Amino acid sequence: MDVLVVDHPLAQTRLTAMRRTDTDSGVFRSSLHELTTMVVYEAARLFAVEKYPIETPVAATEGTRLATPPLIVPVLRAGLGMADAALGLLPESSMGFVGLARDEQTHEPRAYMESLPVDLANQPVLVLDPMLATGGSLLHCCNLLADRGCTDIIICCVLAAPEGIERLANSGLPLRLITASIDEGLNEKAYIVPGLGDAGDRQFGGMRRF
Ligand SMILES: O=P(O)(O)OC[C@H]1O[C@H](OP(=O)(O)OP(=O)(O)O)[C@H](O)[C@@H]1O
Ligand SMILES: O=c1cc[nH]c(=O)[nH]1
Ligand SMILES: [Mg+2]
Repeated sequence: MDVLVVDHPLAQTRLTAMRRTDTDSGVFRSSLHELTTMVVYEAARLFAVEKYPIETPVAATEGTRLATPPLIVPVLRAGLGMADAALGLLPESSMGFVGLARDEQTHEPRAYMESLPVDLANQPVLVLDPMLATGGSLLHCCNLLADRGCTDIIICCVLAAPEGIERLANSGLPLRLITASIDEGLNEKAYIVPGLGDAGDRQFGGMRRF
């Protein structure tokens, strides 16, 4: 699996704001929004483009457009905070949704929502989730996409743990990963270390949905 780390200084300053305990939820959300713009900008290098004829006020020439704009799929809740920035860069894209909540004991994802096109053959997909920890959640999401025929999945994260990267790489799925950092690993509660805590709670508060 190809893995790209976005190590641009401006990406790293936003990531630093997100990591800090004393960052409030408003700054956390705006930092995630800005960082997502940078991560998706880098991810977009992987998109196929095509040329087409255009007219400038001076001459006929060739323009460039995305061959097939990707379907954007945020993984709820935390991926919601990346959705607006991604759609801002890709206004011609459509959006699907997958809702997953990790069980605090088993660390396995529990699915509570799935809103995706039936057929994803010939449709690139851009998956958004700030956190790749054990990899269980993103693996579940990407299996849903592959079951619909998707053969081109690009995942945009903020933090990735080596354990999660290995799990995705060993899945045999057609995945590529863009992240702002590969952290040290997971603690006993399967949180990323040094990490940033719970990306959903830090954006939206600690109240669970259930
Ligand atoms: O790689 P994993 O071990 O599966 O962990 C990562 C998942 O955990 C977080 O979601 P969470 O389950 O906390 O739901 P939330 O976004 O609603 O907070 C995060 O947004 C990922 O989806
Ligand atoms: O560190 C982690 C791991 C899973 N989910 C999060 O939100 N943070
Ligand atoms: Mg959470």
